[in-house]
Amino acid sequence: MSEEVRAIFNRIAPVYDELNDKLSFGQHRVWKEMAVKWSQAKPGDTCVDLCCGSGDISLRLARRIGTGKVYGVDFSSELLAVAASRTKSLYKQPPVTWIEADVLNLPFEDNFFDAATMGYGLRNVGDIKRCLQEIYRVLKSGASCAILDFHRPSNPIMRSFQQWYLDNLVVSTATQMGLKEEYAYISPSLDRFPIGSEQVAIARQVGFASSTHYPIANGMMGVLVVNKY
Ligand SMILES: C/C(=C\Cc1cc(O)c2ccccc2c1O)CCC[C@H](C)CCC[C@H](C)CCCC(C)C
Ligand SMILES: C[S@@+](CC[C@H](N)C(=O)[O-])C[C@H]1O[C@@H](n2cnc3c(N)ncnc32)[C@H](O)[C@@H]1O
Repeated sequence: MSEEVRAIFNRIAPVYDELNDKLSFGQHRVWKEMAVKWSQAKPGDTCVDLCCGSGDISLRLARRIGTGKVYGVDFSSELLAVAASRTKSLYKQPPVTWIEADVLNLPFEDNFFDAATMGYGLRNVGDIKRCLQEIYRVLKSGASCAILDFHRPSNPIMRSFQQWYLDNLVVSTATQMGLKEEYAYISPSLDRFPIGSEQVAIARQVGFASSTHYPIANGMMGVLVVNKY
């Protein structure tokens, strides 16, 4: 499964940012900024953006922590290449260190990060509990991680709208770019993904004493905020 996911994101890398902007009318930037704020990252911190993709959230973290340190981790070499090329053209000194790795086996010591973020990654990693265990391991005591992702809304009208939107806007637009299969993956990934309360329960099992899920976008997505006491 994870190799299929890696291949999907390697294939969509050239148009990933463009399609996110087009398919969310630019709203994905707002949702990502919310995750950065809820991570409680502050100036001087050492942070990690997990499943960083093209680096949107990583760069937002870097702006927030100033002289601190940000690592962007992803296993898609193609999306990491997009992230690196963006920063090369914008900054003299790269504000983020890009690392190609599996978030289920992070190349960091225990208790290493002051804050962490994860945007639209948890649903794709293949082993949610293992991923949350790794996040718990690498966070310092008192640190938080904000995990932004879609899920199926509990409201039946919103759920129908979400499916209509995916079928008639997202997949149809992607089809015109030869990426029907890649974007058709989103719907079944939502069906498999736990809703907010279930995400909170898994986080508690892993050991996060504090775990809260904040629904956003009319319940079509949310931010799970976990804190390691
Ligand atoms: C940044 C966004 C999505 C990231 C994303 C996540 C995935 O799991 C993918 C899997 C396969 C291919 C692509 C992705 C992917 O891009 C959010 C914006 C883009 C979304 C595809 C748009 C979907 C929006 C909601 C279903 C409905 C929001 C409606 C609102 C009125 C904008
Ligand atoms: C939808 S993209 C999100 C990218 C970015 N966070 C954003 O908000 O735009 C999901 C990312 O998760 C990465 N990913 C999925 N499973 C992974 C894993 N096990 N280890 C590392 N990266 C993974 C994919 O390669 C992809 O870049």
